[in-house]
Amino acid sequence: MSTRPDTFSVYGAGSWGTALALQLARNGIDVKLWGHRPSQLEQYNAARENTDYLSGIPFPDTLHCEQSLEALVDHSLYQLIVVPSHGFRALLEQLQPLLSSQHKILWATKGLELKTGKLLHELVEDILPQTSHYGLVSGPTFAAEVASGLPTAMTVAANDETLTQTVSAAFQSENYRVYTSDDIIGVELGGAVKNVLAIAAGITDGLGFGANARTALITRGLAEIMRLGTTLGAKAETLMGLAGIGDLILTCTDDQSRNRQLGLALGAGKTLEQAIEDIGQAVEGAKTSQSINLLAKRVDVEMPICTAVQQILYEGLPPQEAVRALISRKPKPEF
Ligand SMILES: NC(=O)c1ccc[n+]([C@@H]2O[C@H](COP(=O)([O-])OP(=O)(O)OC[C@H]3O[C@@H](n4cnc5c(N)ncnc54)[C@H](O)[C@@H]3O)[C@@H](O)[C@H]2O)c1
Ligand SMILES: O=P(O)(O)OC[C@H](O)CO
Repeated sequence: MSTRPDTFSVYGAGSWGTALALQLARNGIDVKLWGHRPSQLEQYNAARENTDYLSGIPFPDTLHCEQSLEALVDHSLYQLIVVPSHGFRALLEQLQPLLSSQHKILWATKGLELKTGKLLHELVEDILPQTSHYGLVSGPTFAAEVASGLPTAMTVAANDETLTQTVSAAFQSENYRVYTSDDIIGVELGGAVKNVLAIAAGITDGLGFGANARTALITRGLAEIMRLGTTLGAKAETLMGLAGIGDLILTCTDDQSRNRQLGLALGAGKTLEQAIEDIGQAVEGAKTSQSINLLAKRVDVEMPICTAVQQILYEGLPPQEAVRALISRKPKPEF
């Protein structure tokens, strides 16, 4: 069994960055948490809790917010990025001159780069050439449940077995089980595509289409994840695991999911802008519906549900028509 690291630096003081920081700090790790709004960090340090995203859950003595990037880089060799995907590149670019070849880069962000459809490990490789050890954590993990200490399992995948084991040991606790993997692409794609499918599931439920439609959508959504994943070199078993079907079921079926909430609001007739404003938190699937279709086109993979979500969100396709169009596609073998 690997030893736990003594320190960790976490970037992104929203709900997930804070929940992961809490989990690490409860394991006795000395954690510094960075956010892009200094006034919020001061407030969280003073209140000893994240009053915006996880109010009522106290910070252990080993967790402190810190606004200097230099301080976070100096604090630990373990650098965990949990900002929304739209801020991922910019943060890496800020960190690039500060990081050494000894730092390990980890992320828990789910998504792709919007303009290019690049996977996040491709951004890490492009922007941080000095970094040779990297990986990510993902799985069916709502922040509020993790922060409350409810039983949870997730996957860590890295390009280096020692790093995978060390990160696993950092998070593992009596309530938190961590599985390891070497399939970075599979873990990344599972977490990114399920957000788009959760929007679709919310839409059909918002329209009142019932359990049959929701289940068909989850199952055919999984077929889309498998087609894209295996084309890009992911392992099928990863996509059938926690970071694939596990996270897909969680977000398509539970109303804690912000992506599902967006779909429900759209199905009930709200506009995209209205719905996103009401949710007030990261809704990654909205942008990922664009980047995933870009990527799917590039590698010639058919993803009709993800395409329909993009058309509903950005091209004015009425949700009812999208569902009708999906159902009336030419019959074909299931596999
Ligand atoms: N919340 C969850 O349960 C959960 C679980 C697993 C993965 N994730 C993933 O974690 C990532 C972060 O989501 P979250 O749930 O913490 O979102 P959130 O909305 O709770 O918080 C986002 C935080 O990022 C900050 N932010 C916004 N733009 C930024 C930028 N350009 N640079 C730096 N910071 C910025 C916001 O101020 C806020 O503090 C997403 O990719 C999400 O899919 C979330
Ligand atoms: O609230 P969502 O839809 O962003 O989902 C949160 C996590 O990704 C669930 O694993």
